[in-house]
Amino acid sequence: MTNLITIPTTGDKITFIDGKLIVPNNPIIPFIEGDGIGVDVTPPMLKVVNAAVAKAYSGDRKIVWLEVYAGEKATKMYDSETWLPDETLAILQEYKVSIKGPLTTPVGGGMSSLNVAIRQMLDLYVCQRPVRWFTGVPSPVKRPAEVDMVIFRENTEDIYAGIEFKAGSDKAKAMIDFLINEMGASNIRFTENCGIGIKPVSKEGTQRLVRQAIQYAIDNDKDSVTLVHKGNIMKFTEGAFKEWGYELAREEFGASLIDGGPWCTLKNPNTGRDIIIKDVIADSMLQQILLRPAEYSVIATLNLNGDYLSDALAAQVGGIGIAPGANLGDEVAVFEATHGTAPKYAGKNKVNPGSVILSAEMMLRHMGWLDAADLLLKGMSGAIKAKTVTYDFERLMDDATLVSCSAFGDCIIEHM
Ligand SMILES: NC(=O)C1=CN([C@@H]2O[C@H](COP(=O)(O)OP(=O)(O)OC[C@H]3O[C@@H](n4cnc5c(N)ncnc54)[C@H](OP(=O)(O)O)[C@@H]3O)[C@@H](O)[C@H]2O)C=CC1
Ligand SMILES: O=C(O)CCC(=O)C(=O)O
Ligand SMILES: [Mg+2]
Repeated sequence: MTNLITIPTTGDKITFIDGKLIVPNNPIIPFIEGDGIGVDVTPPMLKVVNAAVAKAYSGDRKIVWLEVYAGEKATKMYDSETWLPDETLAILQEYKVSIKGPLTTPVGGGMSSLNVAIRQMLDLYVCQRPVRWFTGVPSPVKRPAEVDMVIFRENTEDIYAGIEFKAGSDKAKAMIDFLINEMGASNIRFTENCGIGIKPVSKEGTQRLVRQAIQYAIDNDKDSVTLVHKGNIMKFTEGAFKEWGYELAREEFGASLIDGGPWCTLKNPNTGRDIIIKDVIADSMLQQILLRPAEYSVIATLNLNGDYLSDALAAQVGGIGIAPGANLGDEVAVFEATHGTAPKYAGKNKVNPGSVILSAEMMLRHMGWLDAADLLLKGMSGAIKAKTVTYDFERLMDDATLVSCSAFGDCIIEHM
């Protein structure tokens, strides 16, 4: 395949040595602009991050950005079939920390989603999505400040893995024959025109995710980790997720049962405070987050539940226009907005760039550049308090000033 990516002649690689991320003062950080509103939100993100870094470190530190291609832009640059070039994946792997805009999934292509493909190919098994309220953000609920949760969504398995067979295809027919004749399945309601989806959920995949969630609760002094699942119906996938999660809490973190279990508790080794490990069934969780959000802190869940929960929770604190996220593996991290490509707004300089900007804030924190991350947050809070906001907030706020996507980025910089 053609190589179209130009590696900068300045800057140094971020490396991972002896379990630690080593970040030079001039790190090369790859970014994918993204499809749809990617052209709108990514340039302000780069500008805001550069401004925060310049202000925090007075020129001693500077990011050297490296554009890499995926999605529609890749099909224009390489060829119409190339949505995810090999060199893009290789660079995301090699440079350790990167950030991306939203990507469209090719219709009828060989993969269920480019985003899912990136997560699977780089084994970014944690999708971490913090949800908190910024003072002044319009919300549909009465007490948005009570929402302060961090979702740990398993990012490589579940029905999201993309193992599906189209109704009527030879493969679907073969699967149905196999299920009926070899596996004794008697509950496929209509066998003729029936699509099949497979939901892999493993002990290893579950426990590495739950391990990160509990470790996060320890490191950040959180008081609970909630396993969210639909184990009453899907016993050997979602139910097993719950069991394996509890087992890990007991066996690796020394949690002890509360009143005979299955809830259990462990002492935070850093603070001595209790961390409760509990579980909630997924449908019930969707009402709990609305009615009793203060009772939840860290959430560990499967891929599809996490997808639903993260958009629902984002809505409670102002919408997916400001909901950030990170895809994390053991060495590699790719930060990305929670929202998609919002095609109807593409190129209109209208949408909220807050989601990818707050994803960049997570990235700066991941790199240990805390002063720059704090400045970025200060700028975001300041712009919102001043009521200079994009259409999504302006339509719900009294006396707000409507600004464009790029102008909101500039407002953040003014308030740093
Ligand atoms: N990680 C990724 O790259 C993701 C990619 N996708 C892909 O994106 C495409 C479109 O998906 P769709 O379901 O429409 O979801 P989107 O998230 O793209 O958009 C849904 C709605 O959310 C609101 N919204 C989204 N982004 C913003 C923003 N930055 N600022 C303000 N409001 C925003 C808009 O609401 P309103 O109309 O009320 O203004 C928009 O119409 C699909 O191909 C999907 O697969 C989806 C999710 C994640
Ligand atoms: O990859 C996609 O198209 C959708 C992914 C998604 O909705 C998410 O990760 O939240
Ligand atoms: Mg989603």
